[in-house]
Amino acid sequence: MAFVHVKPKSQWKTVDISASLISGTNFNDLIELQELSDYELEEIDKGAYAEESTRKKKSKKKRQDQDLLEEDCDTKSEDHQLNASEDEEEEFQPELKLNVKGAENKKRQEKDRQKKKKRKKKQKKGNVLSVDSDITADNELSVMKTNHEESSGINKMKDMEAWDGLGVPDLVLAALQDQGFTAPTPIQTLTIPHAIRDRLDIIGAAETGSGKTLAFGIPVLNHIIKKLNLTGEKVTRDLQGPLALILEPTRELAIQVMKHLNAAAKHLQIKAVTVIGGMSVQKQARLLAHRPEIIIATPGRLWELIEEGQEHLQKLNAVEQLVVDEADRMVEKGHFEELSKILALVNSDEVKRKTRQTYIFSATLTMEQVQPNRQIKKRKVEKNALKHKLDQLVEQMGIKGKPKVVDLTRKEAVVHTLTEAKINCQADEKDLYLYYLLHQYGGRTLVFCNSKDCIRRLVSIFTLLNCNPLPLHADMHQSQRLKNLDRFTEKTKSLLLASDVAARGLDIPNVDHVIHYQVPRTVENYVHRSGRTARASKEGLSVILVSPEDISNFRKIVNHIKQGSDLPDFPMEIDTLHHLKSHVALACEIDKQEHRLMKQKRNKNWMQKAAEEMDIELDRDLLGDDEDEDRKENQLKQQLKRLKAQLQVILKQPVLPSKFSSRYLTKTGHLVLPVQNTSSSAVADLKTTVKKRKHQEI
Ligand SMILES: Nc1ncnc2c1ncn2[C@@H]1O[C@H](COP(=O)(O)OP(=O)(O)OP(=O)(O)O)[C@@H](O)[C@H]1O
Repeated sequence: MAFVHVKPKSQWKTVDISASLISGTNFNDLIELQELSDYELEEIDKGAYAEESTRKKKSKKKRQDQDLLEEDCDTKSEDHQLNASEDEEEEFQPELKLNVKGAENKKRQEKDRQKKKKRKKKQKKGNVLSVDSDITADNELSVMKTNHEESSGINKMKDMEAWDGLGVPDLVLAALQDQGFTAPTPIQTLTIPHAIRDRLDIIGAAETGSGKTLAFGIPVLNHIIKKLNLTGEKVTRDLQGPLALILEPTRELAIQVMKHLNAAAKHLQIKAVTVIGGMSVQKQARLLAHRPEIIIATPGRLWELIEEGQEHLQKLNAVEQLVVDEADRMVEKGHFEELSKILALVNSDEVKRKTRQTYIFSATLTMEQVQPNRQIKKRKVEKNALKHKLDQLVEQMGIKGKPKVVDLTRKEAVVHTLTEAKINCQADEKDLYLYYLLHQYGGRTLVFCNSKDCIRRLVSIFTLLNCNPLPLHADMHQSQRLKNLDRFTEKTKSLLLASDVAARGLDIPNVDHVIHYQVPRTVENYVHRSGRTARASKEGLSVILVSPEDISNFRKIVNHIKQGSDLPDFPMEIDTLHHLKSHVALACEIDKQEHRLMKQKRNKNWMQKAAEEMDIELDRDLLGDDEDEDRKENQLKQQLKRLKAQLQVILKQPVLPSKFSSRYLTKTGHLVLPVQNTSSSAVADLKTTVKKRKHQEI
């Protein structure tokens, strides 16, 4: 039999075919027809064909093996493999090539199914730590090695040398490598070996975004790994309660810490459960029934479930790893009472307490406490109450002997990649300045307010200004809080209006700007709020809006953080600011009227409801003439509609820089509008201005 090879002498060309030609046929999946009009048929000898065929089979097999090794292979590489096999088939195609989508899809689906099956099989083999595992230290090592070789390639761990000597277990190291964490952060370097090797209690303070979660997370995971392996037989943890308890001040933070730990424990079977308010108690009780090794909790809900007698939580005194994160916040009002009770329960077994390892962490742990103005007088009475509470906490946590204290906080308290600035303005100008910043600079902006009312007002105004604000405060339903956080994270240009519930610990990727719409009440809050940007060595900007009423609080912050030297003024384009004034003024007017309308409605409804409940008839004068009222309400609604339409028209008009003249027409007679410089960054603008100002001073 002769073997021929089609050697193209021209390009494959698409053939135009009428839809009617293929309608009613089985060519539903046909997407294109191509022809090759000029080609040569080359005869090839059987031996060479057989050789070629074997080579291809081998390479296909090799690729399949490769698929097996690449557990988490990404779509890109899958695409590449699919393309490769297409090329292969192309060589032996006849003159007409049909690109049949359905066949391709089927092929892809079949391949995916095979891959999934193989991956599942491999995962079963690869999970070295399971609740019922009988793995000894020796065979764990060998399984780990295989696992490592298979999943990451034998040489890949070489990039992780910076972690050498810290005692991080290999399976955790592999997970860190997957996340691209090739080197430990300073707080991790200085705490992990003392926790793992020396089994010391740790008190750690380091700037925001410096990786404190893994500084305690890795030793906690290490302890659990060792504990399970050392047992070497079916683990009887059912009777012992959780192995680790991590206490967090906010629900979001607890969820985030769980995500971080899950990512670090992705090659292990360690169960972590969050016990937090705002979520279903029943669901949490169900999860606790699975007896997780790690519990990450906010004190309120944890205490509630303890009091309800939840079985797994009755063994809290057997906890072997105890973490109080954001410790200085935990000792504040609202948490301390429940925290004290929880700690008393945890420490109720003196023998277990002695072998327990304890971690206390925060970015502002060692910061001298500065009280807000109204508390200064009180401070004389309860002198340094917070410091006292912190000492009390250290005592209550049952810290034994000498803990390892690592304090990496800078004198400035904020991270060095953070650029700070201020805007001096009147209280009623803050909306305008905030709008200016949002208008001029894209990116992800997190705005902090001191009260929920302030957030509600800003949500209304900035929705009218098409800024799509997302609120986040303690009065919101928990699921909505989490949804808004997700939405804020999903988009590259987004706006979150938050209370201090979002100030601590939240690790939202790439927040470009933090704006303090209201000056925070404490220096610590300023540090934590600002710390939501400029995380993990990235740059970030914090701008604080200061009105005359804020001056004294602002001074306190600056004196503490900048040792008296002032923050630079954020540079503004006055013409642009002037132009934006009308937008904000109109939005504020609409908001005011909407608010009035709503209040009227609420009052009326309330009076009617109260009258119904008391079974009395209300005087018409009290409710106002119904017809007259309705007419006024309709008028107001119409007016609001008009104002909103007017605002939308204004918002569509371009904001032109001062030097722009509409007299310059292009050849086509159309006015060319200058392109707004969206690429300029707020940090860059500020740095340039500061440099210029310094130059002028010289
Ligand atoms: N070794 C590392 N290499 C690279 N990135 C890391 C490393 N360790 C942690 N990170 C990342 O750095 C970011 C900040 O870490 P983390 O949230 O633990 O900071 P933090 O110090 O607890 O901050 P805060 O005081 O605000 O709570 C996270 O996105 C985390 O995944």
